[in-house]
Amino acid sequence: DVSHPVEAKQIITSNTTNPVKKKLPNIKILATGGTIAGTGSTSTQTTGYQAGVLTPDQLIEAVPGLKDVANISTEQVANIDSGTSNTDALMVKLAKEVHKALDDPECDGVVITHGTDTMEETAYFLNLTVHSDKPIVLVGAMRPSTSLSADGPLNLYNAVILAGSKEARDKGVMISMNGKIGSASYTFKTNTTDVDAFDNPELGSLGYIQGGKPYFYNVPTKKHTTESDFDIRKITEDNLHRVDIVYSHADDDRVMVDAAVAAGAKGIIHAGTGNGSINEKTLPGLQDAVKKGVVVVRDTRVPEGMVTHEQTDEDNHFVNSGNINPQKARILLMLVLTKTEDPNKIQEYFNEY
Ligand SMILES: NC(=O)C[C@H](N)C(=O)O
Repeated sequence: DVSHPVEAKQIITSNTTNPVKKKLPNIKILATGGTIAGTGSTSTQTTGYQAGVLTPDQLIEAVPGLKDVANISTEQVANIDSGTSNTDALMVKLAKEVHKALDDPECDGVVITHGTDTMEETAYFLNLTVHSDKPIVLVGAMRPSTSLSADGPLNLYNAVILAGSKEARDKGVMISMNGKIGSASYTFKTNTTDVDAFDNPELGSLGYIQGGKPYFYNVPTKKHTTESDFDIRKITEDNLHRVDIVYSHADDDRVMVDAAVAAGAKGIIHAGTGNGSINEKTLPGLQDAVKKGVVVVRDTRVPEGMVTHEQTDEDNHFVNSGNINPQKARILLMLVLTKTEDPNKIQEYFNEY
């Protein structure tokens, strides 16, 4: 067009640099701290560094290309080391923030940056209380941001891609670490320091993220998010009762159980040996706890396999945990106790989640 040479040039330029302009997903990053936001004093310091230092904007700046895959908005919900400072109150606050973010019709998914130490607990809490089929992804790092080969930037890039993908819808809350997509129902921390620190060795992952694309191979079969009986809009931190975990060992006795009851626990998760075995010296403590109205869940300290139902559970009014580990069982029991104290009904929840 001779009469509009400048306009014509602009159209051609924009078409060449951006041939097919794709609509980018809108992703909200809720930052809570952890090693992904941590800093050390040298590039070789990979332990003893400070977690929860960087702001969300600093996290994003470290990821080249992130702005090309999503429109990002951020919010700092906390900036803590999740191993030393995570609380049930913070999980409640975070779940309400996630719900608020996803209620916005413009928001396509949420990424939560989180310390890895208690990531599986926060993930499971969100999985059971946030009602949305939009992707909710937790991500962290095993090396601080200042470290050689820091894993945070690529983990964050993958998490944003996952949260913005259609395939990730209605998969429940996910943990995205080291190129793997884990379900909050199954995944737990399996290594203290390796970058490959999250897995469920027996049940596996939902899939992988490779070359900026998610690939799903499994779906979670346990109840989560949209079909959950628990709803963060109806839960406050004051609704949650104290639930303690008591870890068993050879020559165990009832001292720790009695301590939990004395501390006011409404529930005890017994991390027993093997298939949820209880030491004969501990058993009377747990039976007395039940008589005082405490709910006892028979779980295991063994990372794989499930704790199966036994006739003695009915006689003792104990609940068997199924496949979830003690730290996830604590979250589930806290939520279930907002609904019922009847061990038979509680057993049904433990069978479903
Ligand atoms: N890798 C990590 O994020 C560990 C850290 N202590 C945390 O959970 O906050």
